[in-house]
Amino acid sequence: MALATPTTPWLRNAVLCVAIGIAVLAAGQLLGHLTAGWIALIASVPIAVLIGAHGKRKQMRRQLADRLLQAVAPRLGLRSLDRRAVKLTRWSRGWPGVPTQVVLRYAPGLDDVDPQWQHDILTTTTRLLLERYRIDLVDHQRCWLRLQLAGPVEEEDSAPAVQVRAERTISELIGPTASITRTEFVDGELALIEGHHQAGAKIAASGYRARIERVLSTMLPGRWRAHWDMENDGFRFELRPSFPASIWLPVTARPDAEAVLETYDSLAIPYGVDEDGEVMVWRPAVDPNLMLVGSPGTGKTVTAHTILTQVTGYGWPVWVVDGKSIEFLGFQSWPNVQIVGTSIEQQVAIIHRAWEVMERRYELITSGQARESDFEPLLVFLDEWADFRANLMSWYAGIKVKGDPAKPLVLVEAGSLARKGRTSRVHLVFGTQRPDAEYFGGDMRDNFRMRVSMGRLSPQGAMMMWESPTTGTSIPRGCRGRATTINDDNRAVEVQTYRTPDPRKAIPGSDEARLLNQLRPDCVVHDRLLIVPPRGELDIDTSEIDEPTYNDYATAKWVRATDRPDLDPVGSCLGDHVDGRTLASPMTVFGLSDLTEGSTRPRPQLRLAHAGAAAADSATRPALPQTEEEAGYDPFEGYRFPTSMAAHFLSAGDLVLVDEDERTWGVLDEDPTEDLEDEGYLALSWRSDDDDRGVLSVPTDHSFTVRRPIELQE
Ligand SMILES: Nc1ncnc2c1ncn2[C@@H]1O[C@H](COP(=O)(O)OP(=O)(O)OP(=O)(O)O)[C@@H](O)[C@H]1O
Repeated sequence: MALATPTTPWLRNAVLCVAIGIAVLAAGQLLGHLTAGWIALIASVPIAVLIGAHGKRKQMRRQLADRLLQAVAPRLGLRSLDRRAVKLTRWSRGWPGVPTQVVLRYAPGLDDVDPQWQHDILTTTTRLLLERYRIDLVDHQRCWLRLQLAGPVEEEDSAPAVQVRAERTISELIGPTASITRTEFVDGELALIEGHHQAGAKIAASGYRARIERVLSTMLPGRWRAHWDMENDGFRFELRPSFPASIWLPVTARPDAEAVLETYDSLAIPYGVDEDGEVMVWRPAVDPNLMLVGSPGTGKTVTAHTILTQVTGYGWPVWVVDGKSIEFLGFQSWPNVQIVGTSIEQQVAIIHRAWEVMERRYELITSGQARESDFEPLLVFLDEWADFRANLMSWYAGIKVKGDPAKPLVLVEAGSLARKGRTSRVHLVFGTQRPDAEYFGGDMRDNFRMRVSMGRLSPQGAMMMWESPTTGTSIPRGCRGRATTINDDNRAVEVQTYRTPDPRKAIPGSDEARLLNQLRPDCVVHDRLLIVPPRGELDIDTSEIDEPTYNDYATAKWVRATDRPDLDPVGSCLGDHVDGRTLASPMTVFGLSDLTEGSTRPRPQLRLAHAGAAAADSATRPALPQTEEEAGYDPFEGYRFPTSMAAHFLSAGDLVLVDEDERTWGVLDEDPTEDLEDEGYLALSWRSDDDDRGVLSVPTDHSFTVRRPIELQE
């Protein structure tokens, strides 16, 4: 639709006016009235200026009305552009002035009470006339509406760039019917966008809704989430709340440890909170096994301790296979922890005995002597499985005798526990450093439906854990205890896991020690147990000692700790007189120190001069910025060497140098998306190790320094 250009006679009229003045002057000269002629000419000039200005202003006002007509015509339902449909009246003074009243005629049949329609008309008028209007009157019968000037669009009212970007993105994604009704800023940051739409059919597809959420998160700074009001065609996008750096395990009312069978079915063990503070729980009766995956230092052991301290309070016996041998030492004397296996021999025995318990319980069911509800639950921690497995294989190679299977039986037994544990109420908490095809292949995946991946995952690991190459791949590594897990809606969510102190490390009298005292169950229902190491037997034929076999270790005898204090590791810690530092020094380890067993020789003092120099040195040395080692992790671990790469080759999970000057690296939390605001540009949403985040909009061929994640099976 186009409008015919109106004639603009103001210039012609002005020239005509001066021409008349000149003609009057000429006539006055001929007729001898020269003075009158001059007066007429002089008077004609300001009159010409007035005529010209008036005409020019009228032309400008008409052009403005035409532009408004063209902009609102589709919303007014006009088939052709008709100047009578838009009337700008009651102009304020000025050049060309402001119409204080706008009258618009619309086609009959339009839904003129639709707030969206009215909002669109107002928005378009405000955009064109650069003033704010309000609807003064809608004449439904004669199909016209009147807008009144509501005041100028003040500078602070104009939407900040991020809001404009958000509006464009939303209208691009949802369609032209999307209209924003409310925005909210927190500390200068856009935090909430609310509105409605008429694209119900499009939005009904959950995949499309997920895409909108993803693209919005890429286009706007911060991580966004969407809430859809499907009934009323409404939407709310909000910035995801941030997590606290650390949350100590809350102390709750002490459960009744004697009522272990009664509480079994409803038991829910809290282990962290999501971004809304919603508590995440593990329900062993529903999901019998829990899998904890995370590289070193991500908080896997602390989460295992969180589980342990709580289940023991409910009277569950706990057995621990501690693949690293030192992670659960502090819990050796914790009430209801029956055994902590720190050597490979003990660990093999624990898994075998747990398997025996399970098998025995199956027999009791089949013989009709017991029902599932009679079984006291048993929780077995298989921590640092990869370490355990490696130790096991090398130990087994040395101990295996003729007739033993190629692989240690304990591996099969552990798999069997994962599969069949539920019925016999033998549960597993399985901890390992990275997801592995071994635990996720076949039906194993179903045996570990309850999973927590601690810290950042590689895209390949994310695929294994969460069947999505992006879930959990941008967890900031500076945030210990941050994890991904499944919530009650079966959705993978980011959580901050609870922090539980390690009794071995808690300093007496500290807050951590006090918290442990509050968490410590006051009812010991299960005695501590010890494994009696098998002894070699004398072979009468050869007169040689036959070393114990794999089977001897797996079936070694168990006794109560009180019956064999000589074997009990609890209480047999360092003597008072020899400090740990001396015992741990390489000189002692290599047998080069004077320290003999039971010696009271103190640790040698540093020579004074040396000590003084060291003190002076540390006093004058400026504090170094925190190095990567001090930060507790290598920021590039798990990533390849840096390469240069164009933006359009990047993908989610890549570690990108997002700020060359500040040397800021950020991991892409989504694949680059076409920037809906700038054609030919890509939007890159990144998140750093300190949980800083941002969006970069760059040409598709913009080059970045990139480290790609190392694939798992290399
Ligand atoms: N939930 C948490 N909140 C805050 N800090 C935590 C949390 N969990 C762990 N940390 C911190 O991270 C450190 C390492 O945690 P943890 O020992 O559990 O890691 P890990 O994954 O088991 O590593 P490793 O395999 O090396 O033992 C802890 O000493 C603690 O300082």
